[in-house]
Amino acid sequence: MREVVIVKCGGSTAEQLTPAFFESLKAMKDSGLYPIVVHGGGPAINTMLEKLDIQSEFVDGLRRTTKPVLDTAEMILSGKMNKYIVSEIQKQGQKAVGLSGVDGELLQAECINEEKLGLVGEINKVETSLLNVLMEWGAIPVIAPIATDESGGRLNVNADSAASSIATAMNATRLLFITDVNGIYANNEMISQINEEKIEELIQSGVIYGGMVPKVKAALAGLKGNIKEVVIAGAHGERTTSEGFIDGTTIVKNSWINS
Ligand SMILES: Nc1ncnc2c1ncn2[C@@H]1O[C@H](COP(=O)(O)OP(=O)(O)O)[C@@H](O)[C@H]1O
Ligand SMILES: CC(=O)N[C@@H](CCC(=O)OP(=O)(O)O)C(=O)O
Repeated sequence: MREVVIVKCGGSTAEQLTPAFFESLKAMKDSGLYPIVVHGGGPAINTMLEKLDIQSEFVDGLRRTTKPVLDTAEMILSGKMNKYIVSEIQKQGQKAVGLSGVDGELLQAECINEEKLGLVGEINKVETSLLNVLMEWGAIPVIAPIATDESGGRLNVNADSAASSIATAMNATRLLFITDVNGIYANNEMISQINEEKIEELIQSGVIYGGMVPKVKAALAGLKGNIKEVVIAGAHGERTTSEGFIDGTTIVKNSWINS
């Protein structure tokens, strides 16, 4: 059975992705796994929106997306971020193909709530055969989270939720969120393992806030699929296994631990 690993790379880490991160993708491939990279680009989108003097705001962790905001997000995600990651992987001597959810209708989505969020989508179908073709060719697919809707329009999708939808559709066994912190922290200490109940408690008490909220929600959604393990880790995690996995906070199903 082919083991697919989804590696979501946060926009917060984009400027700081080290050779170690790209080596970890190579290590995954060398050990027979099939990594797929899904990336964000939130901070770079913010910078470009400011430069262009386009207003945007976040509602429940999602960017309210008008048409000019969508055009800017697509320019940064499908252009700058996607090609940066593809070229860095290629520098490692690996094959990589970058695409957004628009290409080959890879990510199909429906608008969540146009009045509240504008052009923001939730994925309802992934064209998995396209990813299979690329992986058969030996490439690491690198995916930007812009999706297409049923009338061929484009929608902005949160990258954490895109990663989780792709993980479920591809029957992935592992989902890894690489971000700018080494894991989930509480009382200045990193939590090594956490379940849904404890996550809810930490959201309620405000210990988990901001961009970490959609991330843990996407992680929990991922656990409902075939996935054995969801990990939130830093690009500079303290320990990387021979298979290329970086240490961080492991999110487990409620029944797996007693807390
Ligand atoms: N309990 C927590 N532990 C660690 N980070 C947290 C926590 N709660 C909120 N955060 C914030 O979440 C951020 C990561 O989310 P985000 O900025 O959206 O990253 P990305 O761009 O990688 O998706 C961290 O930089 C931190 O500020
Ligand atoms: C709808 C929505 O919020 N889309 C995100 C897509 C990029 C993203 O998710 O990037 P990070 O992983 O860096 O957060 C946005 O426009 O910022």
